Amino acid sequence: MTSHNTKHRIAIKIGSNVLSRKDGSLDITRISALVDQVSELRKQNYEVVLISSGAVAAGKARISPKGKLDVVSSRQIYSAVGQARLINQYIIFFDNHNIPCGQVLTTKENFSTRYHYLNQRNCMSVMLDNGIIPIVNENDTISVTELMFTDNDELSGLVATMLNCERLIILSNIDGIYNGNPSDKNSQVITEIDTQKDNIEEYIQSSKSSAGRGGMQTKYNIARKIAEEGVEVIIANGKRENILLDIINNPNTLCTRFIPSSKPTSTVKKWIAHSESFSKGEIYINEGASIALKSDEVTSLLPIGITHIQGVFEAGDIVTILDEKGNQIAVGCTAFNNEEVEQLIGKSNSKPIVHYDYLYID
Ligand SMILES: Nc1ncnc2c1ncn2[C@@H]1O[C@H](COP(=O)(O)OP(=O)(O)O)[C@@H](O)[C@H]1O
Ligand SMILES: N[C@@H](CCC(=O)OP(=O)(O)O)C(=O)O
Repeated sequence: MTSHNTKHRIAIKIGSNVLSRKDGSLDITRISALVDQVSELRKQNYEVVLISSGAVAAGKARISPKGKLDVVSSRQIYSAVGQARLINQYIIFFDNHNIPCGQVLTTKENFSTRYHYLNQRNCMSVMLDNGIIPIVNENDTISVTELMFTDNDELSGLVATMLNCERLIILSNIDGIYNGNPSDKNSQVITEIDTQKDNIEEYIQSSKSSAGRGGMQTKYNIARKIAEEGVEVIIANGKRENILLDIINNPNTLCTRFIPSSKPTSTVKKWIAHSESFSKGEIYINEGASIALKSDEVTSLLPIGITHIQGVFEAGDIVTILDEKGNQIAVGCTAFNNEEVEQLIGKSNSKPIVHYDYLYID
């Protein structure tokens, strides 16, 4: 049982398959049961942010478009119809517990600059501070292909680190990550993963559930990254009765748990860690600089270690840092624009191009 004095902030991501029945219809009973558990968690001093998929699935179950639609159009109309229906159910069930909840629809672009990121953080923090449960989903009606999140697992990781959650629970339709094909009776759930030691990549199958977008691969990638940023990640079966309360209160609950790193990561570094896709340029560095950045020492990127750069960027933009062979080793926020960096390449006694505080080593 958890202490009833300190507030514990947690993020819970609910996959499409948890919320839909076999015939594709919205599983109202499941939503109601999950809301009951969240309400109970609040009594146990948990602050909860929900990241809920299910808009497209809920829309598909409700409408049949006239004729054949392209992928983007169908996602748009299904999510427009489905998101409204989904949030409506959450409101009805949370109202029964007298808990206010609110809808946060977002896009990857809303995390692209530090300003946007802080704006998103403020929105969700102020909701939590006022006892309101944020129910977050990607805004599928306006997200276009190249600017989409891989899936809501990626979004949930971003939200969990951004809000300094101590735990991220990813609910899917499976008990955790299996050490083989989940349909093979010899496979078992891997109960604990230490990202410093264990690499379980070989067990991840490309298969995914009927309504899922990214499959287990994105869950694994995100869970690793988030655990390394100090957040405990749990992958569990959202279809199981009382799963949320069991995860919190019963250590023997079947699930996969990623052990969080004990090294603290600053909020700026967390933002940078998730901003790789917004990189405006590449900075190539020599072997010495590459060894220095990868070491355990606190090291900033100095111009003396830079061999060449690519791209047009401003001070404050995200840049990717690569070694001589072109392997990415870090992402950072540059202190100079590309023209200034060109002038500084190879010089000693200059200010860092990327300060350690703004550097995320892969
Ligand atoms: N090693 C594995 N262990 C468990 N599930 C796996 C594994 N490899 C692939 N999967 C697949 O990943 C699916 C869960 O991902 P996904 O379909 O995206 O779910 P969600 O909709 O909850 O995000 C499982 O139903 C399973 O088919
Ligand atoms: N934004 C989409 C969710 C897409 C997605 O990531 O789905 P899932 O893999 O089930 O978490 C929706 O609400 O339908």
